[in-house]
Amino acid sequence: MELVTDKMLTLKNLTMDYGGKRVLNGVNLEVSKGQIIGYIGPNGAGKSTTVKIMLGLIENYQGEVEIFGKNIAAGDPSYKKRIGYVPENAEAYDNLTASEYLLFTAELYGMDRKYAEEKVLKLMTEFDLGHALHMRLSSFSKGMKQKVLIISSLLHDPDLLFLDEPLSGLDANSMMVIQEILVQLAAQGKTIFYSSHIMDLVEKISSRIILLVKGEVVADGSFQELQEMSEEGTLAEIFNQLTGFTDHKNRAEKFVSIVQEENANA
Ligand SMILES: Nc1ncnc2c1ncn2[C@@H]1O[C@H](COP(=O)(O)OP(=O)(O)OP(=O)(O)O)[C@@H](O)[C@H]1O
Repeated sequence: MELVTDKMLTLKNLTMDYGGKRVLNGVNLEVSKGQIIGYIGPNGAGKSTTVKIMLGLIENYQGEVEIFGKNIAAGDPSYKKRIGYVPENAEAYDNLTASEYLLFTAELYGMDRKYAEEKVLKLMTEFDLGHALHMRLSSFSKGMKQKVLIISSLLHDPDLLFLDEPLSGLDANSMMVIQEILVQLAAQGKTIFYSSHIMDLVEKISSRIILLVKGEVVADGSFQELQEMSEEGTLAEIFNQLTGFTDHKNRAEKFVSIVQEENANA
């Protein structure tokens, strides 16, 4: 029996160590249907690790992960059919054509082959990639590849979407289309977990922003709520402030001075 719940995602005291180093330190989180979560944090904060755990790609964590109201450690992988994922990169599939890659994904999600073929063609055409259906991904530009990854994450109309830097490499027009797609999907009750370093996009699109620093949640709220917690205006400025980063000028000066150092041994 399907559990009827508005809770799409719950993390309880999620903790993860890599070779004795703690990378997630007791993350607690509850995400409801229809939310767009902006999951942000400095490089190495643990964002991708969190997402990989939720996708079932990493198992040796501590704490609990519930997706669609069920603990994923219970061994029932059926939740994976209701989730979509745009990975940071998918170079492993470069030798496949777009069509082969997308139909392979469709098969993993248990989609009917004929229905999937038609849907792939329609979605590729909508992204102006109809002509590239049978080209190898290795010959695609970065933005073209990114569009294929976005299509692959949405082919099976998932209820929960994990996006890792989904707009990287996309031109301004394509970015607007994809942002609008995400907003429309959320309005229809889909839940989106959006991890990115592009702060103005996160600010614009997220209904809730979670800031992770050194494996711990240090801020969790709407953009307006985050603004109230800090003195600064834009999300990028709030990010700098909440991560205690105030010396970008000094760091840049030092870097430039090293670049320009004369060779004392010459
Ligand atoms: N397979 C691994 N083996 C060992 N350490 C790892 C592994 N994967 C990640 N880590 C470590 O875990 C920490 C968190 O990494 P993670 O990729 O989750 O960060 P992130 O917040 O996604 O960073 P970024 O913004 O740079 O993508 C880092 O210190 C990283 O070195």
